[in-house]
Amino acid sequence: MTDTIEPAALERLRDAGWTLEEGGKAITRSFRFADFVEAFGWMTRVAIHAEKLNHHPEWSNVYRTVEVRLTTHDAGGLTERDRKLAEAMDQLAG
Ligand SMILES: C[C@H](O)[C@H](O)[C@H]1CNC2=NC(N)=NC(=O)C2=N1
Repeated sequence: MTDTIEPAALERLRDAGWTLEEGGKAITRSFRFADFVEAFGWMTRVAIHAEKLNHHPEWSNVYRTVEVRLTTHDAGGLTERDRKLAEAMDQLAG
């Protein structure tokens, strides 16, 4: 499959705080914000970007924390689409 994530890119994601899960099939990260409104505002901005990418997170929000899991369902593992969404999430979190 052509759009698997390069090892170097995966390393950059791990350096940024993402954790490789399930033998490399997914990456996860916990985002903590000042309060619920900031968390939800970030989720809204990410949702708009995810829709543009047609690539969507698996996530849950409790108060000021958002738990995120990224994987490409169509590929049964990680692809460049996960990298792009993860980088966008990090950038939007500031
Ligand atoms: C039909 C639609 O384009 C596909 O289901 C898209 C939607 N968003 C997606 N999101 C993720 N994370 N993985 C996918 O394989 C995926 N596929």
